[in-house]
Amino acid sequence: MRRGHVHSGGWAGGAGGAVWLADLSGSSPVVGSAPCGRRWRAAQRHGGLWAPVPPPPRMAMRQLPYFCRGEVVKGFGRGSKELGIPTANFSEQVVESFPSDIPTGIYYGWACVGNGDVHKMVLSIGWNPFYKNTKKSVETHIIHTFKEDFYGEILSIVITGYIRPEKNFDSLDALISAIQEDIEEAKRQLDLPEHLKLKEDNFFICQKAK
Ligand SMILES: Cc1cc2nc3c(=O)[nH]c(=O)nc-3n(C[C@H](O)[C@H](O)[C@H](O)COP(=O)(O)O)c2cc1C
Ligand SMILES: Nc1ncnc2c1ncn2[C@@H]1O[C@H](COP(=O)(O)OP(=O)(O)O)[C@@H](O)[C@H]1O
Repeated sequence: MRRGHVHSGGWAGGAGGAVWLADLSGSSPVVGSAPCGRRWRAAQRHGGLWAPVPPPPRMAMRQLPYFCRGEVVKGFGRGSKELGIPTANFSEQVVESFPSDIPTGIYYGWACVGNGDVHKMVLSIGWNPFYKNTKKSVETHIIHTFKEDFYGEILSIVITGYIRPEKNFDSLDALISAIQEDIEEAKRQLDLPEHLKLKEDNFFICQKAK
């Protein structure tokens, strides 16, 4: 897979509208966003029942879809070992570059490693209350089985929807179950045309052309 350089600032056409991409420095992250109105679901499938869910923070929805690109760095190594759900972490610089009006929480969207294929993903933004992290992290679980790790590669993501706030849990099993439900919810949502169209966004095509 190709490593490294990410193009500098400029406008990129996208299914969700024009997107400003800003190269934050040297080989690191390119981030950007395109505001796009979205109606929010009033209910969420939950263990076979339809349960009301709190409305998403309005700020989050105004910022979506949100495009972000940066290097994959090491985290605490818990994703694979403790949860069986690996999560690729962005560097501190990318995390700090996230707009403050994208609230912490659990999101879904599309992801691509290097110039590889685009896959569905779920994303956690925040402090992982279960683990009481002291630093904010942005972690992507790509819904795909990779043959090997991809630390140091460039991960490109577009966040298209919000699932829920971050929570604390009574047990590791409860956290794992919640993440598995998030994955199922993401798979369903991403098949909807409004999210599916972002899989083909120029943001990913540009990355492939490099
Ligand atoms: C879809 C998804 C949902 C998550 N939800 C929570 C959550 O509600 N509470 C929490 O403490 N951590 C949550 N996490 C974060 C995990 O705790 C974190 O990915 C794990 O600690 C691995 O971190 P590491 O990659 O730094 O080792 C979530 C992660 C994902 C991918
Ligand atoms: N489907 C996947 N989604 C995310 N990362 C994956 C996936 N498959 C393999 N990986 C690799 O696993 C790493 C994350 O594993 P994890 O145990 O959470 O470690 P860390 O805490 O260092 O992020 C990623 O950085 C990536 O290199």
